[in-house]
Amino acid sequence: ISSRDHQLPPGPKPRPIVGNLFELGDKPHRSLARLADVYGPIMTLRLGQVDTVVISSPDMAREVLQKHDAVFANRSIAEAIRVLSYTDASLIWLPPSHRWRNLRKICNTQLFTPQRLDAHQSPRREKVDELMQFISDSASKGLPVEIGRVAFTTSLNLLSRTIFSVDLADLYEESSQKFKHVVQGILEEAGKPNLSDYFPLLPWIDPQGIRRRSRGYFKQLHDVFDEQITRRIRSYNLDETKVVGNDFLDELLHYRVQEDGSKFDRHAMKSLFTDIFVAGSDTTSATVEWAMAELLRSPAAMAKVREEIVRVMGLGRDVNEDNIEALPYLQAVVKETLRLHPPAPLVPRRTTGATVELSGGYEIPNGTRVLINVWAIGRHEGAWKDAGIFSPERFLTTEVDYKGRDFELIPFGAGRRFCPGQPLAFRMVHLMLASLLQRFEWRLPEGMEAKDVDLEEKFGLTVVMASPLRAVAVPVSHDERVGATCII
Ligand code: HEM
Repeated sequence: ISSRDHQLPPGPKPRPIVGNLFELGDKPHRSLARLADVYGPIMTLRLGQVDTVVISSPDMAREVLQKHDAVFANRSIAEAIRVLSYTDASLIWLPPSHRWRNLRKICNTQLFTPQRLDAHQSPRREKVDELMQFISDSASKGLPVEIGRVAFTTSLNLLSRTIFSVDLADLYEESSQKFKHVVQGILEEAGKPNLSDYFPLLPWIDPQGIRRRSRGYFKQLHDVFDEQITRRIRSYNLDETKVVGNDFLDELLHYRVQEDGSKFDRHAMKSLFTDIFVAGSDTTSATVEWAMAELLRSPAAMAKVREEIVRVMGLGRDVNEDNIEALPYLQAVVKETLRLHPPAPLVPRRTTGATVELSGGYEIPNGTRVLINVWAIGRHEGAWKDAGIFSPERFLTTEVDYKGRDFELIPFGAGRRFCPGQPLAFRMVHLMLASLLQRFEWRLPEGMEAKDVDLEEKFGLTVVMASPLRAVAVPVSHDERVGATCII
């Protein structure tokens, strides 16, 4: 049955051939939010040749991600990443299947448990110390810091330390860092609007060359992973029970997925590592950059969050991941940042299994592309008072959290495809942010005022700041650090 025979939700009238493609503009999450004001919280757009259902309110999100979670649990796959059989083994892109469930199980039981994450706290703290050193060096030379750039490099290293116990990026030597360039390349290609995604006959032609370039980056990324895996297996020196790094790589090499005892194969491992770096690096660093931008625009919130960190931790003792729980205002700052600036504003899904009937009598056929507009939901006027205003205080008096249960705040998604990396992201974002705020006072470059911080967005696989945030760090003096006390 064609989708035309179903009672799809309403939407703007499509034009011949292109449909509603031009209505997306260069910031589709914003354009779609405006269209939702006209057509409602569930609407249909025809993007090129493909019907796409867009969800834009907390109530509708609950209906599709909770009530009909199983039906909405597939994803539509961007053509840019259909290379080197990556999507056949990827946790992010596999349809809900035995293989996908196995991958999630591995992540939830072997990688992202509190015990496993605790085990890698100190290598992560070392990487944050390096970041602090880099910022001190910039400060002593009077240079402003590009927050997003240094947070991205640090996020890559936080991840590579957790997975391989090695550094794959360098704060000081940008140009020699192949790994960073490759991850950035993938994020960039996958973030470009791709005609192949909207005209199902075009993928073969790859009109913009996106898949060709993307394949090159994937190949280089897989080479890096191959090298890490080979080196580790060699270091076991025939003793396969040996533990070398006590890291994710050891866990995976020792993990037996199949009931027949066969191991997690190399291709699956490379796909999972790709998932982790693609989904976990830019999202994390963008959150830190947006948080710093909002704080620099809001001196009262900046003063309050620094006061909390200094009061609780003192200045002489480093913040660790264990301390985050004792910093409620910092947590509120991060929640408010993710509400206003979710790094992945449009979560891609696809229906699977059967036609589903939703309230309002709409019928969504099997295989329909779906976008959850997480950005519009975070600013929904019915759910949030003064929705456009940055006010961390709102989270001091509510239990609303981003764990996928409160549908007005779903920057990590919800339902069975909820972000499995959320516990690690929580640690990385808070650790970086708390350390930046504890060690330095932050000012805007000469001649700039709070109101000049430009919150313009650049849309891609993740939404980042269009004008990268630059800020001047003023180290907190040694005397102040020694004089301060801590309460925990
Ligand atoms: C602030 C940081 C992050 C944000 C905002 C974020 C957001 C998201 C979102 C919105 C989804 C889609 C969820 C859905 O469909 O309901 C997702 C999926 C995913 N994320 Fe994250 N993420 C972050 C960090 C991470 C990290 C650090 C990792 C890994 C180390 C990670 C790994 C994944 C994976 C593997 C998936 C796919 C899960 C699946 O499809 O079953 N993410 N994330």
